[in-house]
Amino acid sequence: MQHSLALPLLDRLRIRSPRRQLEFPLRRSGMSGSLLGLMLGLAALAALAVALVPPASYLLALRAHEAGRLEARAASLAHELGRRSWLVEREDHRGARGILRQAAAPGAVPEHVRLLGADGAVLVEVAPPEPLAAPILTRRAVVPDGAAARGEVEVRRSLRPALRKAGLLSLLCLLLAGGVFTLLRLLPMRMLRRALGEASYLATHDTLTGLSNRQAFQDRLGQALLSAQREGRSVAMLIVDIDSFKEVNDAQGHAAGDMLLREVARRMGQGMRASDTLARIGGDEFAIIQAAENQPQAAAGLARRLLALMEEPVMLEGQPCQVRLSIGIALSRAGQPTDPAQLAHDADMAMHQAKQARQGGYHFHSPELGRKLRERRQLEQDLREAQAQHQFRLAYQPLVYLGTGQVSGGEALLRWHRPGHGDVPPDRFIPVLEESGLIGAVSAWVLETACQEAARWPARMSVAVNVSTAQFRQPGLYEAVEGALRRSGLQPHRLELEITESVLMQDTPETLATLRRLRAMGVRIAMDDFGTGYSSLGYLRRFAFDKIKIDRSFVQHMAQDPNAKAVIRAVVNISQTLGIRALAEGVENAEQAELLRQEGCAEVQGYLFGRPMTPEQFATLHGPGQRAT
Ligand SMILES: Nc1nc2c(ncn2[C@@H]2O[C@@H]3COP(=O)(O)O[C@H]4[C@@H](O)[C@H](n5cnc6c(=O)[nH]c(N)nc65)O[C@@H]4COP(=O)(O)O[C@H]3[C@H]2O)c(=O)[nH]1
Repeated sequence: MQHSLALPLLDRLRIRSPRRQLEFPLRRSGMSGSLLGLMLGLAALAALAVALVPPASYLLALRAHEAGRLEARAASLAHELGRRSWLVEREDHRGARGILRQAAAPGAVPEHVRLLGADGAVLVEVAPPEPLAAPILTRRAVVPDGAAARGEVEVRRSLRPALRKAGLLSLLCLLLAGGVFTLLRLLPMRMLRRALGEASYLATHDTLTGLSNRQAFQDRLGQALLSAQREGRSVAMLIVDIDSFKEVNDAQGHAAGDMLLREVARRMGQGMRASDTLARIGGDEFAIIQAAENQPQAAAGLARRLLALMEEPVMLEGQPCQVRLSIGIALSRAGQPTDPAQLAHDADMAMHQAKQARQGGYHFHSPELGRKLRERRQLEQDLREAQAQHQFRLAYQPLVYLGTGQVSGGEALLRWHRPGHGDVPPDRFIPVLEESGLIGAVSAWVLETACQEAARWPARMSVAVNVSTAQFRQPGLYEAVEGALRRSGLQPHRLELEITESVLMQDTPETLATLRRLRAMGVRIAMDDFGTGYSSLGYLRRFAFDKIKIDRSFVQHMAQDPNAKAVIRAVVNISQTLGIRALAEGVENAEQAELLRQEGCAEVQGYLFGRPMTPEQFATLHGPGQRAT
């Protein structure tokens, strides 16, 4: 996946300062600490309740029960004595004692019973053989004698047996409380620990590949840089981007894309040493920290290992997919403080440089590279202004019938005069337009302008317009062509779209569908730079082209190189067999023109017949029968 340099890795990989690196674990442990404290408190409270509430309520209930029974007992004795009031009156203590003794049932709970006179003096006392053990419950009842009170009966009993039972219950409850506490503490602890473990895994890992994620990578990079600084070593940071991952994702779907990422991650893991850190930091971007001794050789070695590990194609749903990596490497200065954000930025710039080579590989960041990338950013900025300020122009180069010398049409070629720099070749700025996303707007302008211009040319002449891969990736190409034709009134067969092999290399159903719709509209499709790709011939089978443009490299060498001449002959033959027109590009001299004529090539283009020129100059070639010189 390509990223704009205007949005460097710095923004995607927000490197935090060492202080912030410490915050996360602290915050995490702080969070779990307070949660654990709360769980502990709740478990203790529940256990306390289980330990105390049942024995205390039992004790209270038992005491109330005992008090009721004692009251009833005192009242019954007082009633009996009242009924026989003469016993008290005659101070017949023996008789009263008999009543009190008789009342005490044998084998019943030991109790201490006293008859008190009206003055409170003890008249009769029946005490158990052993003194009652504390705590003692006492209840009194008045001995009735009509309206007057003759005295009181006092009954006392020990609460010790009830306490003993409550104690036993307490013991049981304590045991139970222990169980409750353990359960409440351990169970949530275990769940919490598991949840925290999972959360911490998710916070530090990429779930698709199982590698460290950006967050964890940031932390480790900061730590690695600090320890390398202490030890006087250098750290290498590598950023690895999978070329054409987007194409796989678009063409074969996300499941295939995921499979590719997992396989690339697995293979990369094989190239790592235990001390290296590999992380996935973005869609198709991986980053590595290598803390080896012998830099930069170690980093270069690692990059080469990674490239070698990708040589074997990855099988995606039965289809082999050749993976190419672009690797950027930046090194920290040994023993010196390094800003992690700067290192990441440098590695990112180097990765983009590797990507520009367009064949996979690795690239070290260097001050020279930094300068080049700054220049490139400036170029992109200037291109934005160029677009806003209408600085682009079109030049037209004549396409000529070799037999008659008549101009068959013109190829529209984009021109930009960069203020302060002069004319910039399209080969230099078109890739920047493509990478910055400006290509859509600029090529829409090219189409519009070329169609408007060609509509003023004689009806036998057509206009050729280049369409790049990036234009096919953006939606709306068909609509742009259709709109340009409608507004200009140019007939569709007079518009020829030149595409290169790279467009068909994408080979997505959408690309072919767009090409077919354009052709169905009547627009002609030409294959540009034929013969320079790997499988130009193969593409002739996939799509019915109207024209083949033989690359100028063959024309340039045909006079000296029999092979180049043989290729031209073969292509002309094939085109004649398939009923496709063939045009030879880059004809610069009469000898080349003559050789091409002998080979039967019908149409040519090149400096011999006319350089790219202004629309006004091109108009001078229009006259009927007008021949290019
Ligand atoms: N040495 C030599 N060169 C010759 C001769 N005859 C023509 N040329 C050059 O060959 C290029 C032909 O265009 P191309 O192959 O489509 O290659 C084009 C095309 O791929 C791209 N390009 C130009 N305009 C556009 C555009 O509007 N859109 C897109 N997408 N690409 C464009 O830029 C490339 C370069 O364009 P130019 O620099 O204008 O270069 C032009 C032209 O000036 C010759 O006899 N000798």
